[in-house]
Amino acid sequence: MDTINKEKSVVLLNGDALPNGEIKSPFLIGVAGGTASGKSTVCKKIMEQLGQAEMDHTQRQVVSISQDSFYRELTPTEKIKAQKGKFNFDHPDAFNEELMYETLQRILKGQIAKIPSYDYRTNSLDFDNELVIYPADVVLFEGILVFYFPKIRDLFHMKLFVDTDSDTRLARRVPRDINERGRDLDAVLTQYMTFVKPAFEEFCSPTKKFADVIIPRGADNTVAIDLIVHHIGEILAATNIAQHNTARTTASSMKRDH
Ligand SMILES: Nc1ncnc2c1ncn2[C@@H]1O[C@H](COP(=O)(O)OP(=O)(O)O)[C@@H](O)[C@H]1O
Ligand SMILES: O=c1ccn([C@@H]2O[C@H](COP(=O)(O)O)[C@@H](O)[C@H]2O)c(=O)[nH]1
Repeated sequence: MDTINKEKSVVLLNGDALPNGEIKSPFLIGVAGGTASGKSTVCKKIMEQLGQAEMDHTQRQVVSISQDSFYRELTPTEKIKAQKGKFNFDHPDAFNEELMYETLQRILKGQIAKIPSYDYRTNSLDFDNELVIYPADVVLFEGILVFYFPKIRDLFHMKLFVDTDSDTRLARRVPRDINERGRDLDAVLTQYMTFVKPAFEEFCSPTKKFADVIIPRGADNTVAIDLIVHHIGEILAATNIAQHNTARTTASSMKRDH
């Protein structure tokens, strides 16, 4: 069986459990909110404040994943529509719900998960740039519709909703899509008015009621982010104590058996 030595734990690739039979199951946090509300920026700030951002990704205790990695593959006809801003990427049907669920289940079982990155310029998954998600103590899963699917929503231990005013979101989305996602102004505005805004109102905004914590103003809300970081810090401290105790018990029973 393949094993990977991490500083704090041994991860079994083909099994679910640590040598002592324990499963390393992370605390799963869902981060929803409208497009350009600041979901990724909030996750980045949380990671930075917990000293995780600069760490090698194999050693991180906290990892962040985007729902965009679970867009479904488009048919050739849908691809042509997408290039013209005429495909609805904000509808739940645009996502591969099953794969999202299976991947989160895998992560919750403490197994390594491989997920593609998403290429917004080609509107497709990029399997050449796969992200390897190593078992962690806390996993942040962010996206516009992470609370939409009941089966997925039920997996979260904590649910955050980033609530940023829609004018601010549009003002941020336009330059981002032009500069980082290779779009032109006309296509961005057409897609926004045709799909993004109506889908936000129909599918994303109603999921705010499922949130445990609503973060008004997104990443500008340093007080809310500090409180969340403090809470995650307590979870990590408790996990470290539990892992330390398990390691001591395992070591002493191995010594005794020897
Ligand atoms: N508080 C903020 N102030 C200014 N710009 C911001 C802020 N939060 C996010 N942005 C910018 O807005 C854009 C969208 O933010 P991002 O975090 O990617 O949102 P989301 O993940 O919700 O789509 C990015 O270009 C980001 O740099
Ligand atoms: O090929 C694509 C895929 C997605 N989009 C848009 O992206 C946002 C979701 O990402 P955020 O980072 O939360 O903004 C969604 O509103 C889709 O419309 C896209 O334009 N093209």
